[in-house]
Amino acid sequence: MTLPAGAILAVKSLAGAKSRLTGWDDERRRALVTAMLADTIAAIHAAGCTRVLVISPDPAVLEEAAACGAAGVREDGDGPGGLNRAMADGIAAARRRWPEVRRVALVQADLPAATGTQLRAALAAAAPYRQAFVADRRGDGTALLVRDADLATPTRFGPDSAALHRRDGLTELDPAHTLWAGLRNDVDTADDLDAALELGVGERTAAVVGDLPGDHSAADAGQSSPTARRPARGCVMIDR
Ligand SMILES: Nc1nc2c(ncn2[C@@H]2O[C@H](COP(=O)(O)OP(=O)(O)OP(=O)(O)O)[C@@H](O)[C@H]2O)c(=O)[nH]1
Ligand SMILES: C=C(OP(=O)(O)O)C(=O)O
Repeated sequence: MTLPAGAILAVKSLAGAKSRLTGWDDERRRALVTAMLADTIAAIHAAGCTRVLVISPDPAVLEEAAACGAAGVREDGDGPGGLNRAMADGIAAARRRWPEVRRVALVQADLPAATGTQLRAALAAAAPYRQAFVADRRGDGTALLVRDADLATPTRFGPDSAALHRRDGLTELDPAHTLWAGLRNDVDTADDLDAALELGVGERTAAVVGDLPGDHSAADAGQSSPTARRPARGCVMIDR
């Protein structure tokens, strides 16, 4: 039996977000952050998880979350404790909002290539464990952490979080890293974005990257699925 789960995502102020993404002007960088959030939420929904909560100090992020059907929690600011404090506060807020929740999935908000199928499989693989995680594509970060909602121990998101989560005794899912390439592909740098585009990204991210709002090339190309559109730069939008 799958226990009722909630998904939590944390996003810092857009002004300071994705500072390693060089070569992007401020407006497009902000648009990319919210687009990746939207695509990640779409993948979570496609995995069958309907209780999704975003914690952020930024009203524009919370507006995006609401438009995607997620709950929003306003953080006071990018204060001390950063992401791990935000995740702890997000878990507490999710438990207040959805008291039936027994499991929480802490999902990075920059996974535009993740699919519902991958997330569903990872959540199922995590089910036997109190705490389990999926490392990112480089193996040093954490893309997804699943745990019992009532656990009080802090998370270790941040630099080298995968090593810290391993050291704390969390179970690493698919340690050989053969599965779930899209789920593992968090986007911090231009290289990460290129890797995600190779795999295929959600339509919001594809639109920002390709500047293709309202593109109808699928119909022109005779393709059957709107998610198979091929926008500029050759990136392929994934079929969720
Ligand atoms: N709500 C909240 N989210 C945070 C905080 N710190 C980091 N995050 C989010 O956690 C994820 C990873 O954080 P970072 O790698 O520090 O930031 P980033 O914006 O992804 O990239 P850089 O600016 O290049 O470090 C991103 O989704 C951030 O927006 C925080 O203090 N509060
Ligand atoms: C916060 C993390 O990732 P990144 O800094 O790569 O976004 C992490 O992997 O724990």
